[in-house]
Amino acid sequence: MKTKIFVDGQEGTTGLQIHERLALRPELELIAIDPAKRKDTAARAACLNAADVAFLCLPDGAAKESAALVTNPNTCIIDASTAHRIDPAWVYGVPELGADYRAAIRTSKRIANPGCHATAFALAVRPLVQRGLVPADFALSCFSITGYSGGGKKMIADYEQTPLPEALKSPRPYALGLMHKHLPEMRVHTGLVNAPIFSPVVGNFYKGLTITVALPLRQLPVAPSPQALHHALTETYAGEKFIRVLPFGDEGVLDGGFLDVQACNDTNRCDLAVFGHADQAVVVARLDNLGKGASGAAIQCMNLHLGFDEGAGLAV
Ligand SMILES: NC(=O)C1=CN([C@@H]2O[C@H](COP(=O)(O)OP(=O)(O)OC[C@H]3O[C@@H](n4cnc5c(N)ncnc54)[C@H](OP(=O)(O)O)[C@@H]3O)[C@@H](O)[C@H]2O)C=CC1
Ligand SMILES: CC(=O)N[C@@H](CCC(=O)OP(=O)(O)O)C(=O)O
Repeated sequence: MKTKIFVDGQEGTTGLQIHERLALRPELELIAIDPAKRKDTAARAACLNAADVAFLCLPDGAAKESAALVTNPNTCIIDASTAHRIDPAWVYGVPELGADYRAAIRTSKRIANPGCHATAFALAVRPLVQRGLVPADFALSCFSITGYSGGGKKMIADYEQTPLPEALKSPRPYALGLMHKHLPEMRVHTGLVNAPIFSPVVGNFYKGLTITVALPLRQLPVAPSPQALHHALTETYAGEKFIRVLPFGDEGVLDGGFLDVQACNDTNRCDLAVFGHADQAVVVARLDNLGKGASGAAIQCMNLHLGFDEGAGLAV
């Protein structure tokens, strides 16, 4: 019998991508909902409870509502929204954060898919905190550059209107109230005591994301060298198919001094890079916000949970 999958919110940006990717997998059967009933509670409940894995690709409120509709103990929910990412009853869907994360994704029926900025931040910072290179109570700051698809259907429509308003042609800093919705997960899943100061910037390109974390090395108790940070990341992620630690420094990493924000697009890969000198370093993480930052991560978790090859259907 084929494994049954339901995507709640399959007409949204993330849902559509998950649906398209899974439709190519003959071992899976996608449960279809009558398009006219896609927001009907009873119709959704029936589909959710018939599924082995149900993806929630909905706004937070609707995701909570859908999760509450699931009564079948065999249904595994993979929620792409922000609703459950620091809920201890849910597993955070980044297997590379540690053996405990990967093991829990295999067994838990409740998996919270991480945010795109938060995935990149946690992959860059957690190993440094765990190894004592960055103290857990250190005040970190970082900025992110992201494509506009991260803002879902509404932001995509804003950026794809003609004529494009002048203000949208240049990068736009946002979340300047310093209360971005990813801050709680950025704290919890790195082991930091306090969330970082986080400034995201959205640009006039569809997808791709880098987050840059500043590290004033002499202010860190062990004053690590940039090479020591690079070594820690390389050791941590050895053998991880979807994490690539780039060579130290700019050789072969930068193009004429510039870093390509879109170089992980259409993959499920996260690249990590370290730059700097004796006093200062930056750690940069790069991913496709719709790939490892959204639908790719969700499919990776589904693969793990169902016992398929973890990378099935995902580009490196
Ligand atoms: N875009 C991204 O990069 C990422 C997004 N996410 C998360 O995934 C979730 C979905 O985001 P995204 O795909 O970008 O959002 P979109 O706005 O593109 O899509 C959301 C979809 O949910 C549907 N919807 C809204 N309310 C309900 C409801 N009550 N019942 C059923 N369907 C409903 C919408 O319907 P309609 O078409 O009628 O509007 C729409 O199709 C969000 O929680 C987001 O935080 C996660 C990782 C990355
Ligand atoms: C450009 C843009 O607006 N991006 C979104 C993040 C999108 C994402 O991947 O995260 P979620 O899963 O939490 O939605 C933001 O910064 O709020």
